[in-house]
Amino acid sequence: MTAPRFQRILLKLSGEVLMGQGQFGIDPATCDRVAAEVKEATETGLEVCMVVGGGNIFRGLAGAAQGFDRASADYMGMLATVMNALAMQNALEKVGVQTRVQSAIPMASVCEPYVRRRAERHMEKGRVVIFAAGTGLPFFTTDTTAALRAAEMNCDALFKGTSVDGVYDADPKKVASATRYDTLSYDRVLADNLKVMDASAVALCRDNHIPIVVFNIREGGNLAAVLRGEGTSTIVQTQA
Ligand SMILES: Nc1ncnc2c1ncn2[C@@H]1O[C@H](COP(=O)(O)OP(=O)(O)OP(=O)(O)O)[C@@H](O)[C@H]1O
Ligand SMILES: O=c1ccn([C@@H]2O[C@H](COP(=O)(O)O)[C@@H](O)[C@H]2O)c(=O)[nH]1
Repeated sequence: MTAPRFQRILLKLSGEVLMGQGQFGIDPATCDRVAAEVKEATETGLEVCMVVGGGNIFRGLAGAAQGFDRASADYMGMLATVMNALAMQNALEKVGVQTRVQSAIPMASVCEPYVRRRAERHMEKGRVVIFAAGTGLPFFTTDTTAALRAAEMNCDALFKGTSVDGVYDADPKKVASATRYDTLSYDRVLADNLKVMDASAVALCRDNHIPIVVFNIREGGNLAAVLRGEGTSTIVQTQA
């Protein structure tokens, strides 16, 4: 892989992607494949931290729709992200990548608590830090967590690895004729209510000048390609 365009990135990994071909839960082969791609990226000298979603296990909104109290359901969703973080930690360490999981909900016997300065030190030492349990607060999402941690860790970009290859003018899973953007502004995403990422995450990135790169991480080799500025993706940034 050639030299990276960025020094430090935050990779947001959709929980849904970790299901692989399944309908629920964690597919170890998918974790291994993503881990190999993250390893390849770190070998270029790129510093990587990660936020993992929980949609493959539990989403608070879906739980609330089934009758759970919303805040309790959101805590369940946050705990789901801890499982995914541990799965990715395991996969990364199997291929020799040093990692630390830091949880926004302290759970001392499972992983470190989130401490920004400590996370910073881990990254300086070349470790991949995986931020678990979202923000630790209900009514938020892991997209917002990703934007928040990207700002806190002074990341050059937020890479959203998901199951679509960019931002479309409508949800491509619902509208077959939807058209993908190569680039667009934060304000356009917000004004057109494009749902690939929630509005608070987009606004946080806009206010902190963090470009968002949305790409399909289900496709092998795509992380390396988008890091090189190739492959298919959408870049959300301030437009000239
Ligand atoms: N305008 C749009 N452009 C692209 N994707 C869109 C758009 N509107 C809605 N989506 C949907 O957004 C989803 C991307 O979010 P993703 O599945 O990564 O969810 P998440 O909440 O970030 O992660 P998780 O899977 O952990 O819940 C895609 O599945 C896609 O169908
Ligand atoms: O800060 C946060 C982050 C997440 N949640 C809950 O976790 C699930 C899973 O996260 P996704 O972003 O949907 O993958 C989410 O649905 C929320 O219920 C949270 O409450 N606070």
